[in-house]
Amino acid sequence: MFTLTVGISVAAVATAFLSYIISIVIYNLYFHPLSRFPGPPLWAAFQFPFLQKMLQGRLPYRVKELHDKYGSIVRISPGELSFIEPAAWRDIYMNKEFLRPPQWGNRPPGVEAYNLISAGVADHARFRKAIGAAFSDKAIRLQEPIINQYVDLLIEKLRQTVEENRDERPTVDVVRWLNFTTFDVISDLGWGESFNCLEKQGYHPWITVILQFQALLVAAALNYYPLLATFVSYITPKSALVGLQLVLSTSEKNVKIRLQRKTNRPDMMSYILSHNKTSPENSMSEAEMIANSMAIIVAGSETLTAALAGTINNLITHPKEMQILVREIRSAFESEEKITAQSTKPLAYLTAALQEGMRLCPPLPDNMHRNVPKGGVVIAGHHLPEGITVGIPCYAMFRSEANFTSPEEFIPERWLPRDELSPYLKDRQEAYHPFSMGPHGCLGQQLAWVELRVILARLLWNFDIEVPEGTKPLDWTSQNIFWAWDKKPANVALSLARKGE
Ligand code: HEM
Repeated sequence: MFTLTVGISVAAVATAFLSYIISIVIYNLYFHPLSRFPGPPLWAAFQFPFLQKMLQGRLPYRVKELHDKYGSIVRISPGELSFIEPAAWRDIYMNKEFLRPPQWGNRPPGVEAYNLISAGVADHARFRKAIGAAFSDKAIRLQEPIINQYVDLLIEKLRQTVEENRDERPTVDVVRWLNFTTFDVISDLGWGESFNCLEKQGYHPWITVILQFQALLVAAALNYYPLLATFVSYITPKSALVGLQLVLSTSEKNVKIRLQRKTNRPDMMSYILSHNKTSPENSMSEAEMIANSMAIIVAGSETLTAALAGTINNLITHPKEMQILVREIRSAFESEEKITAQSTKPLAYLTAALQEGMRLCPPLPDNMHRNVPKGGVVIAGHHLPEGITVGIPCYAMFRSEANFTSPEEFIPERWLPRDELSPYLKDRQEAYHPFSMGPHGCLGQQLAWVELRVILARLLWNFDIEVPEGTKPLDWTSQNIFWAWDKKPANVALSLARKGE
């Protein structure tokens, strides 16, 4: 009798659960406000196919395939649309009311203060005001000697490596060397305290932890199931958070040391402190400085490494384009000292090669998720209700045949001035915003361009860079994407630049 009652109860619970799932599926497929948009039915019915691809590091690739199949607007989960229609850039990212969905704007455990990424509208505007001056043209001019100090060191160390191995052309992993450089620059500009990776030729533990973007995605995936997220946070042992603790304590220590130091160095802290003095009503607290400096150091390092490594990886497999670029750089200057932020700006092919590198290897390739604000909006001509998630995936947007001619090929020429005979006249350049735009657009864009141009120009001034003999270059798209590229080593053969080229 008892067994029968238990059996009936289990069957009743199972039936209720099944009916609940079926009703959700029917709602999502036929009655949801997004049901009129195309996309794979399984993705429209459930969240898990999206999360599964995301956790496998293959989401941006799959989203591109879905755009190829379904068109410029695709429903990639029950509540989310992905756009590769250029008009969507302005409609989504120029509106300050569009915030990141809560799943993506979370603060790590133990962090109370918000940063630029997680803040609401008012705090975000306050942070941009407090930090903005540190990224102005004037500030960047003052910061150039600090940047140069690390580019000098990069070149010196690479020269040493080449000279010590004169007989066999040494192979170096450019990802590693570029990471050393970009992290050294931004830690010095951010905290006044460099990680000294170039000097030590190794990563600081802070970097090793922070580059584990896969963990960030696991946290975001859990956030789609709040009950599960609470359960996991409850059972997570303290030992699993040791790395995070190290990151937080190092960041706190560095900010505190910098705050005690009396200096006029044009680093970011100087600008924030001067803002705090002149606008005490909008000032930034110490906890906010720590949270924001961490965000800036991550945002301003591995993005640059991706852009530079992606461009170099394409150049070594395109000897003609490499030769044009090398000629442009080596004929433009009398000496290496003349290679500066200002003097590299007019080098059209240098800028074009970097743009094309970032088109094929956008440093942030994934969907940049935003929630539609109160009252709903029109995006690319479609009226959408509040609360749904929308976003543009740079990887799919920049490699779409609808937006670019021969989208899978590396063609810097498409970014040079075009006449009416240009085969790239039909490129929709308005589709291309690797730094995004609007209130949450990249704060470090000017600084990024200085580092991109100066580092690439000085590398090619000093070295011939080629595919190592008997090896295949890195297949860039074999890499997983966990929000950013999960970069594999990108090995190149280095030799001192041959004169006359
Ligand atoms: C090639 C290099 C870079 C690329 C392609 C890039 C791209 C981007 C993109 C696409 C966003 C918007 C992300 C989103 O909305 O989810 C962003 C935001 C941001 N970037 Fe960059 N970035 C680069 C370098 C830098 C550098 C050098 C810095 C600073 C030193 C920096 C600081 C930031 C910050 C602070 C944000 C957040 C802005 C906000 O939410 O208000 N980035 N970047």
